[in-house]
Amino acid sequence: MYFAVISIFPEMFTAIRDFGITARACNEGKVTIECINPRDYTADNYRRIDERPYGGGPGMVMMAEPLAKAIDDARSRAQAYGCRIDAAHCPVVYLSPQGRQLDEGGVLAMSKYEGMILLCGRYEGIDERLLSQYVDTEISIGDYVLTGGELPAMVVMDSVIRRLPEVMGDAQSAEQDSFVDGLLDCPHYTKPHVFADMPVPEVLMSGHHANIAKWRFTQQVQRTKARRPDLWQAFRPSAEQAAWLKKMPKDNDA
Ligand SMILES: Nc1nonc1C(=O)NC1CCNCC1
Repeated sequence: MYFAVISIFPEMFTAIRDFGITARACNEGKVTIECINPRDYTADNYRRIDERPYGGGPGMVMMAEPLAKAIDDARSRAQAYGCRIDAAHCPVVYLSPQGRQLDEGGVLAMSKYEGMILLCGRYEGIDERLLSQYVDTEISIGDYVLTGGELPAMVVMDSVIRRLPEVMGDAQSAEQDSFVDGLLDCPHYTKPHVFADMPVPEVLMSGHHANIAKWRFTQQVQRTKARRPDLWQAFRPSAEQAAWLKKMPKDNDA
């Protein structure tokens, strides 16, 4: 999968290109992340990419022209990578609080793209004419305001790369799809067997995989009901999960 990020701070993206699962995916050629700096598409000596807002007011606004040229170049690069350059296969995505809130369903949908061009804003924002002409969709990582779109872009790339079948591996992604989507995660334990006088739950030491799966699902249900009743209301169990839910004590019923 191809990612182009348009940002005046390309150095920030070492955080996902150089560490962990995302770095391994890049090194194995499963993912490509290219950083494109709009300053490279300016004509003046100051490499200017922002100006005062028309109509007055605080702060600066990112100008349309350098971003338009950067997006055009990103599209050429995506095409050279093999992407079909349209909204259905390689959308231009603007990270902004005005966008659709990122969730697991959206991450799964984005993992089907051939590529994505991620536009990272700074300052007060980007000239509206660039957004209306070039942006296919806006995504928000939450209802709060950051200093830049780079961290949201990395959140999107990290979550999408993690969902790519060739990255997660079939077993893990199968587990991810059948038991985790829509519920909070279960507790996890590792060595030592006893920590602070607290032993690992016996069922996890039993080697009985069916009982372990049922225990983990029960934990997910309890946590989701307690912490995220909104997710619990939206949860649609599989046939197997519905059968397990029927056998759970009353306080665990749907
Ligand atoms: N929340 C957000 N989800 O995506 N982007 C977000 C964000 O706060 N962007 C900043 C908004 C102000 N200008 C600089 C970028």
